[in-house]
Amino acid sequence: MPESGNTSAGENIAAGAGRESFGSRLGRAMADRGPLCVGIDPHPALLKSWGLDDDPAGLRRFSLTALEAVASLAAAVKPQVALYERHGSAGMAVLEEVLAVARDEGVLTIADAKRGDIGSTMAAYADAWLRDGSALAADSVTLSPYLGFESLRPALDLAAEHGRGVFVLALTSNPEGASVQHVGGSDSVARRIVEAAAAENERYSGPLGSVGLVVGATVGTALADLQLDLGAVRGPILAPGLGAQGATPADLRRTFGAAYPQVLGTSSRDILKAGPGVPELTEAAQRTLAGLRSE
Ligand SMILES: O=C(O)c1cc(=O)[nH]c(=O)n1[C@@H]1O[C@H](COP(=O)(O)O)[C@@H](O)[C@H]1O
Repeated sequence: MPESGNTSAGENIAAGAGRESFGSRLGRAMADRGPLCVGIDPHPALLKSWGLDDDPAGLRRFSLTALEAVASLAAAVKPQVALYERHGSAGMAVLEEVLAVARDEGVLTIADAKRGDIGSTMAAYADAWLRDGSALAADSVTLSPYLGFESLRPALDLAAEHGRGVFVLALTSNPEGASVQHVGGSDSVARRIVEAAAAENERYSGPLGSVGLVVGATVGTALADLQLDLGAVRGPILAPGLGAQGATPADLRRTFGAAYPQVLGTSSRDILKAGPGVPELTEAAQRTLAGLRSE
């Protein structure tokens, strides 16, 4: 059971809590299954192409079909929260079910919520996504650090206490991201995030800490240009941008170089467009996984 009480960076909370950390669980899943996360993004256009209505019943059928197809082969699945939120409370109930089914199926979850707020509000977001017993509890959640990395403290600490993890945006896959994240050149905004994540992972033992970063598969030479060393982070790197945003597995290897073993490639639309058939979805995910594994 998790320990309660305040925590601070530097403590080995994962070990202290007597439960396996998220970083360790994800590392094991990546070693066993390979470095693929499948995004579950029920876009209206995809629902339509699957012959489903853009309503909570369609959303549920879409999500559970995608899960059925990939739960035994992906290291993680990443439901995109916005696409559940747009259906209101019924959509969020579907998301709760998706997270519960993924847990039962034994696949790790990354709730793609991109939360970030002042600390007191952040504590409520952490409570929603990272607390044992919360209806929306996932294995990890994506966070936005643009109110300051330290504003994420409640989520960093609750994740550590409960054996869960976070992925903090560092270099996003969209072209507009550079206008904020590259500012500062060799002392860039992105560098501050990378260094803060590295410091945070010192509280974890083992090869991978539980504080991951998001770095797009599409960022090209940005890591070299900004002189960023992702190996020093000792955390998982979630890399979106494969397929629908134009990046290939070969781009991923080129972009991340020596840090590639930490990289969890994630693809949503490029796999989901193969539906609604479960075998076709499984095959599309297997194809992406094979690309990520090949030398
Ligand atoms: O945090 C994310 O997952 C994320 C960060 C980022 O920099 N870029 C990015 O595309 N994403 C998410 O990853 C998914 C990408 O979807 P596809 O482009 O369809 O593979 C979407 O749910 C995005 O919100």
